[in-house]
Amino acid sequence: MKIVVIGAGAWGTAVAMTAAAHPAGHDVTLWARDAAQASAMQAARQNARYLEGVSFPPSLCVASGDALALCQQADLVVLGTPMAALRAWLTQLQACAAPVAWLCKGFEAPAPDQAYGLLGHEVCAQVAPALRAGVLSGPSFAVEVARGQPSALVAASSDAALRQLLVQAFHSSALRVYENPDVAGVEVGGAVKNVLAIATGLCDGLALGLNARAALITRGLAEITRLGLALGARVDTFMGLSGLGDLVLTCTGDLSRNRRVGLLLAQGMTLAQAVQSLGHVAEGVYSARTVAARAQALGVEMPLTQTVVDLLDGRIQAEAAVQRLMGRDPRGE
Ligand SMILES: NC(=O)c1ccc[n+]([C@@H]2O[C@H](COP(=O)([O-])OP(=O)(O)OC[C@H]3O[C@@H](n4cnc5c(N)ncnc54)[C@H](O)[C@@H]3O)[C@@H](O)[C@H]2O)c1
Ligand SMILES: O=P(O)(O)OC[C@H](O)CO
Repeated sequence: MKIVVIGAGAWGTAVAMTAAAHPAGHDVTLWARDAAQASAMQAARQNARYLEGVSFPPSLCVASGDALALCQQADLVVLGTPMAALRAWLTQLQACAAPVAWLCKGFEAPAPDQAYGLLGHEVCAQVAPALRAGVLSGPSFAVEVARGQPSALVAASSDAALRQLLVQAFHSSALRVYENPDVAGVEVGGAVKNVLAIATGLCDGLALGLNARAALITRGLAEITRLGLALGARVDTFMGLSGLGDLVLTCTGDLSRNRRVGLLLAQGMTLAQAVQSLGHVAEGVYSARTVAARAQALGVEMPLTQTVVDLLDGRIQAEAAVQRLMGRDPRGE
């Protein structure tokens, strides 16, 4: 299979490496927008900026320049950019016949005249409705996947043939790829867990304890599920890899950039300082407000998410946030 991966950050690179190492012998090109970065990666056979010390499989090719020309020759295009770049890429890729799967997890930032932003599949329905499209999600720190450590992902699309194509592209003895037709559920899980990982980082950074962390993750899953159901998702999806699985990984794993934002805020850094010190995208920072706005528009209660938004926007301090959450009226689980 001829596979083009657009975006050479940590995750795009790890996914391209996985496809290139696949026993089926896929022909894989990793496309970077920065020509100098592409040449450096091709020469060093590693992505020193985002995945230092992990060597590329010999067959992986790194390119820059005319991405559309490459995509026009592909059997599968994978978008490894942050959420903020998804709309522009999907708009361009309408010109290609190849199906497209994106890797980003988040809600788009709202347009100036909109109250909230959209999930990837909603963006795609707006700008490229005829495109065969899907999403690859699930609990997956890039460096572990790049090293070939055992991992499992979900290929979500309403197009069964595309789900199968994603399995053929990536499923191997190191990476299990499960299919799920519930794109909304998979995308809600992937987006909202980032917001809750910021909360859990804060909780742990403030040494609130293991009980608090377990409560946060569990009540966070309830928030994810409520929002997902209001957006037409299936409840089972939230018990799966892109729901509970990714929530647990991101909230508890110190490799998470979103969790690290929370830990850094707990140390007293401002949001701007925390984001700058990461050097990677932390989608929860950009999605939190839109998740809360979307929930409000749908009449869905998301007190943890709203508290993260108030903390990020500086409307509340950590101690008051804990008091607010612990002071809520009792209710049924
Ligand atoms: N890193 C992970 O472990 C991981 C795992 C699963 C999902 N994700 C998701 O994948 C997405 C990308 O994350 P990442 O970790 O690779 O980010 P990153 O910060 O490591 O890298 C982002 C990359 O995207 C590139 N980029 C930005 N705008 C672009 C554009 N318009 N066109 C082409 N390239 C562009 C940047 O140059 C950079 O190389 C995020 O939505 C993230 O939530 C990440
Ligand atoms: O590093 P994070 O917080 O963006 O999380 C990475 C992946 O989404 C985990 O599945």
